[in-house]
Amino acid sequence: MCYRSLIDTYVDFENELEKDESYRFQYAIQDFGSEDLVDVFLRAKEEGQLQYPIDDNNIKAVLFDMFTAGTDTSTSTVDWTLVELLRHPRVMAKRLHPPAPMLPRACIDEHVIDGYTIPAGSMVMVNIWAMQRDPRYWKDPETFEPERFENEELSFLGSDFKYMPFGIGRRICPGTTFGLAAVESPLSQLLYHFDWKLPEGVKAEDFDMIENIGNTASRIQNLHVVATPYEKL
Ligand code: HEM
Repeated sequence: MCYRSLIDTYVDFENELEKDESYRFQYAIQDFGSEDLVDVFLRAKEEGQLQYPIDDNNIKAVLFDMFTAGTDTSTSTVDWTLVELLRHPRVMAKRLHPPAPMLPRACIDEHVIDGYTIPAGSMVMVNIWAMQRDPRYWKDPETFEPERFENEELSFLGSDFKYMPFGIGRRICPGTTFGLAAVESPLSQLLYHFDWKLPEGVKAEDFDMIENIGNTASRIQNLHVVATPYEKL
């Protein structure tokens, strides 16, 4: 999602939230099944039962988080996987490109690591991009080779430090299940129904594999490929 449309969406949402709040309370059916996420937040705010009460700004911040963390992560994973598949037709899927390459953390107490003092209160960036390509823990780390996961018991849910595509600990991605579905479902549909070819004159080795610098490490170049439905082959 481009930044401009994200901001527009956010402003629209902010207007809606202010306009809609009383309406939502008056008319929302109170059983869980009919509530959406905003209803749940508004109810929690109204009931005031949370250990740390929330206000409209908290709600807006979390929803903004959901948009930013929940869109580019999935789309860029689908994009990276398609590109790797085009470069390596033999293989099917692997996360060589974590879409969220850095985990931000605040250091609560002072620590000394490898002779470096990390003062309490410092912001620390955990570079999972580098950890997931570290040759001390991965054989041929730069190679797109999904089979490596077949022979190793490896959790992607934050218990193996060398592989944390969804983060770790209490700030682990709350959208993991949704994110997996949002990647696996479109990817499998795209691969099942279409044969993917490069446009005339383009070679797989010419793909620009440079990543964006930002919260989400998407590919800088847009992907241009020719999709042919299998039933037409
Ligand atoms: C392939 C898909 C996705 C990947 C790889 C991914 C990865 C991540 C990572 C690495 C973090 C940081 C975790 C940490 O600091 O330990 C994160 C945080 C977060 N993700 Fe995801 N994510 C994905 C999809 C989603 C989706 C679909 C949503 C929501 C619908 C979502 C919502 C969030 C939120 C709200 C946070 C912040 C959590 C916090 O700070 O407490 N993510 N995600």
